[in-house]
Amino acid sequence: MTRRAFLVVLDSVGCGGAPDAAAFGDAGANTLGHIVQACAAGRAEHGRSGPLRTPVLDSLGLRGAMALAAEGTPGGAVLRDGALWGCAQEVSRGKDTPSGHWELAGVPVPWEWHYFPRAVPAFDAELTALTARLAGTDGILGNCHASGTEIISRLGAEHLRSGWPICYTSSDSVFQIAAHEDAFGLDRLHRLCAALAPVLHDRKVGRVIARPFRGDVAGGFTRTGNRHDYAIAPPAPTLCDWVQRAGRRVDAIGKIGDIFSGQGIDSVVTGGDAALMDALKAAVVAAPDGGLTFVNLVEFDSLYGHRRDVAGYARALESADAGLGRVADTLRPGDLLLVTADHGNDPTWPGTDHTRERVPVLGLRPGVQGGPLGVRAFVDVAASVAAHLGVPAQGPGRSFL
Ligand SMILES: O=P(O)(O)O[C@H]1O[C@H](CO)[C@@H](O)[C@H]1O
Ligand SMILES: [Mn+2]
Ligand SMILES: [Mn+2]
Repeated sequence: MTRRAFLVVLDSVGCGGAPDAAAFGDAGANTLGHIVQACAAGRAEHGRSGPLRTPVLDSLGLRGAMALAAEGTPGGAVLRDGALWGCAQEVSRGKDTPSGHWELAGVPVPWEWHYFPRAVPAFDAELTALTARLAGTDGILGNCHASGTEIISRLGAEHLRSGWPICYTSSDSVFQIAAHEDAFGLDRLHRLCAALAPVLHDRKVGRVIARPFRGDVAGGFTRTGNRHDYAIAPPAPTLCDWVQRAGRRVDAIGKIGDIFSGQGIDSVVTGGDAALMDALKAAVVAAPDGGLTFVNLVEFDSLYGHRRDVAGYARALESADAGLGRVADTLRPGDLLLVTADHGNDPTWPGTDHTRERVPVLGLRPGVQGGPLGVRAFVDVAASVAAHLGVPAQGPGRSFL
């Protein structure tokens, strides 16, 4: 029998209940729980209507996972044969994408990330001067915590006038640079970020992110798809390396390549979530025996969670659910599908940042007995994928299979 694994991270689709949420100012945050409530109360009607409809995720045990994570009431969905459901909680100190993914891939983050203070200026004089020098400008704009869409509408005009890059951060360990693709130059922005990355990585800043945008004062400014993350490399070999070193293929779909700095990855497909879901459907048909397909769908987070758009988030969940239905129906005996998340981003929560939450862990193995997984560690996801594929696991995880 062939053995393949499909690991799908729904970026930011948390389910509340993290025991350490209060330490992050997130006690009570619950991305899925609050979206379900808002839909049921008719508060998420924009472009959709009624209760949140996720029949496929429900058939994998989503409602049970939500109840387990945040002590809610389990829904009455009929589970598919072979469904595995539970939730997981993170130990890394960051509620960011790299921390979540590395830990899901078996490697908790051993260091404290550097975060920039919620002050103006957010960046010290040395970093500010270095950025301006590398950009070839007399200064930088922003220098604060901000939401990326808000800051380009606020400072886009000044950026076009002065040519200075717009630098900002968030509650994540990130240094983000927004610049106009034509006026500043896309290549120049990417080179600037690449030059700054090693300096910031030395300071344990997780990512330098290029945030190109286009547009003008009259029509407004919009970010383009040419975002690029310059991420610090994981501190130890991850699931991707374990699988690759065992001579197997690791195919990345979405941001996975960036998140793991390309380590342990054989191929990368990027694009919007709809295209990525198509790539996943194609992978379920074509992935080789023994291989891992590792997927990140980011739009829940980037388009809806950070923008606090509840209806948009609900629509994205409903559309991913439909795609996952095709995937689940196409799986073959010997396949493992795992669907999980890297952190929360509750669209009903104050602010625009991620939220510390437990995440659902939903699995499907056609033809194999399923059941509840309980509350697991993030690292158990990696251990389980490794066990399924029959490759040696490293690190602290325990397989739940
Ligand atoms: O508001 P935007 O620019 O989307 O930034 C968000 O995206 C960053 C990286 O994914 C996060 O740290 C968050 O701040
Ligand atoms: Mn994320
Ligand atoms: Mn995010």
